[in-house]
Amino acid sequence: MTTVVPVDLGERSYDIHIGSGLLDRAGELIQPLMRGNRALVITDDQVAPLYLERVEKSLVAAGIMPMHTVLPAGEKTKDFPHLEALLDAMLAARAERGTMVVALGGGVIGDLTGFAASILLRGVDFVQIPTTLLAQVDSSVGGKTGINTRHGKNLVGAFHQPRLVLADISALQTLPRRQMLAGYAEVVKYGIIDDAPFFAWLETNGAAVVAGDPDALAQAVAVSCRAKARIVAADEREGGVRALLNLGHTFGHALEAETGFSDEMLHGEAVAIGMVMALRLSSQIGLAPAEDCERLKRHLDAMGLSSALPASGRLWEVSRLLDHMRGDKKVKDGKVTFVMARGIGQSFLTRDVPEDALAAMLAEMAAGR
Ligand SMILES: NC(=O)c1ccc[n+]([C@@H]2O[C@H](COP(=O)([O-])OP(=O)(O)OC[C@H]3O[C@@H](n4cnc5c(N)ncnc54)[C@H](O)[C@@H]3O)[C@@H](O)[C@H]2O)c1
Ligand SMILES: O=C(O)C(=O)C[C@@H](O)[C@H](O)[C@H](O)COP(=O)(O)O
Ligand SMILES: [Zn+2]
Repeated sequence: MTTVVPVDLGERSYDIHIGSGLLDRAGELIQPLMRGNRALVITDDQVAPLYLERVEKSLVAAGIMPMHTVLPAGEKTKDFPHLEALLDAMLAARAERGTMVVALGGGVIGDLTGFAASILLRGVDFVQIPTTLLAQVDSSVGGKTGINTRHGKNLVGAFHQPRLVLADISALQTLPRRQMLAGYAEVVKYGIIDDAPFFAWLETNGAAVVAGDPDALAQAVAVSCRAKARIVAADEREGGVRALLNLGHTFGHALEAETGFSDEMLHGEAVAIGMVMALRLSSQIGLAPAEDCERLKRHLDAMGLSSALPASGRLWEVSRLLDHMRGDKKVKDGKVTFVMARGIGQSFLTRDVPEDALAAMLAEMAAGR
């Protein structure tokens, strides 16, 4: 069974299809959106051997001529040199304004490819075929595209909505458990933002989701996509409420920057710890019950996602973390906007966070307390 979740954005509206076997139906589903007869499939060197041939075969069967570019897997690919290499490959392939760009892979391929599509020939259409849990529940939806720079995470990019999202949950069968768990952090995020019953559902069903149970997975992806579609439709360019989707990210992005955007800490792993930091700080400044932070930590730990900063091999410096946070895109008039919470399912935005409480919380986490 396929679930279709609409993203309601006026003339930029599109559908998210969620189900099994969608990779083989890519051509049939993309065909009605084509402005020409060619597609450029962009993927990475771990996804290509698994799924590229199937997707290209289905495009050909629908009368679409595919070409492809394969990039190295991993967060380090989301940078200026790879953006340039990708645009160069697209131009060498004689991309036209009617060429459909197809991002086949995780959030790295989706973010980089979407950004390239937004500036290629001043903007061409693209489709997201997310193959990680993280990309299926979050990055393929909403049109945030971009790359990391030496100044920080996602600091160069564009809002460029896909024309279609195809989330084939059977593709997750080959995803390593560590990546599944990293994506699961963004699933938990939707519960903490404004859906306490979903968080409770995850406490019971999270293990089945991460184990790849098709019913649990389809349910978790659909609930997550509906939540993201609702928030994005209300505030496409993050003038307000969309910043709630950044829960845990001001902290998480600082951790990713500090670990050099490397495998040492994956995006979702950083977000998991960042969400604990947000709830811990919320509780320490008297906004939320301490029990809600403990409940989040218990769930993350039970799932096998770390809720604490890794202790071995690295000294976490509070001043450096604060410095990264000052480069966040939600800074206004020099003050960071925080996503805090009054409890699980009750997040809100504020710039009113005492600096001493923030530094104290970071110092405690850095010391492993
Ligand atoms: N645009 C947004 O709204 C948004 C939202 C959340 C995260 N992000 C970004 O997404 C990125 C993280 O994405 P990610 O977690 O998908 O990482 P990723 O793209 O690096 O993929 C993780 C790893 O899994 C491999 N892989 C992908 N699909 C596979 C499959 N089906 N089977 C086996 N291996 C597979 C990839 O090759 C890669 O090695 C970060 O850069 C983050 O900032 C963006
Ligand atoms: O879609 C959004 O909005 C999000 O914030 C989703 C996040 O999970 C994602 O990591 C996003 O890329 C972070 O956005 P940024 O603007 O802080 O770079
Ligand atoms: Zn994220």
